[in-house]
Amino acid sequence: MIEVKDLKKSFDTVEVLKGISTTLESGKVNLIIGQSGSGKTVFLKSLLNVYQPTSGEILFDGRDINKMSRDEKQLLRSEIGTVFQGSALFDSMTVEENITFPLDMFTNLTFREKKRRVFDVIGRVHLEKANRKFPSEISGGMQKRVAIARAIVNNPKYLFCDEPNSGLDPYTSNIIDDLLLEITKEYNTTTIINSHDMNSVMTIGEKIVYLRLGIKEWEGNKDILINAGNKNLIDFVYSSELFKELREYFLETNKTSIDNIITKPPSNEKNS
Ligand SMILES: Nc1ncnc2c1ncn2[C@@H]1O[C@H](COP(=O)(O)OP(=O)(O)OP(=O)(O)O)[C@@H](O)[C@H]1O
Repeated sequence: MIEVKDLKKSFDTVEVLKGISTTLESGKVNLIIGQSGSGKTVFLKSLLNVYQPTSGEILFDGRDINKMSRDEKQLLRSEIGTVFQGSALFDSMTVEENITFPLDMFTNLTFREKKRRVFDVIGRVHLEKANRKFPSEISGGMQKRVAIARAIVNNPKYLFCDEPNSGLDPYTSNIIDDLLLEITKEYNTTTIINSHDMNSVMTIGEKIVYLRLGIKEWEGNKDILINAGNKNLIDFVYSSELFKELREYFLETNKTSIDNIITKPPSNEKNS
């Protein structure tokens, strides 16, 4: 669990985050949503200590990041997995080597132990047949799964994903969403995802934090989103005609979640 208390971040005289308080829960997918420029990336980078907050507190399971010693910060870093936009894989390394990289960096595991862990997560993201390939030889969806495998290979407590679906088609995005949800449950991670993808919001948004102009305007989950009273949020989430109609359908039929009406693709279709 990550508790954020009155987090503020300014660059020079411009205040980008204007006092955000929220709790990002463990074993849940926590989505940070909001218009472009609302402060999502600055929020994520402040949690990751890439940016030093101007004020406020960030507690990782009770541990205040601003009061940590160097060693404690190093330990925290080893507990965090990240999936960045564009996957950020090493082009000259195979899938297996990419996934092994954090173990080489952060652990003293033996060769055999590393092989075992890498083998496990490769299976977990269904990439058994691609382990000797290079990133340029696999699809964007597969690259994203390599990035996820690399992020979870060190059993992180906290998993940060910045726009994990960017550049992916809707079908592959669904597979990535399902994978992130499954991993969150299996490993009980506190998963934080910056997202623009309204499909993700409605399918895996177990906790949703809506930012607007650096302020948290609303928080809740996908099931109460439909009845949210915040007009900015409703206009943002249901901005497309399709989603507007879907909302009307939800309201007319008293359904609260997309889970009730969507049939998922068979789970053996994992090759995207
Ligand atoms: N390093 C920086 N220095 C100065 N201003 C910054 C910096 N990083 C972000 N900003 C400003 O902070 C505001 C919020 O930016 P941020 O990147 O967090 O938005 P976002 O919600 O992630 O947008 P998007 O969805 O387009 O990625 C913007 O006005 C941006 O110009």
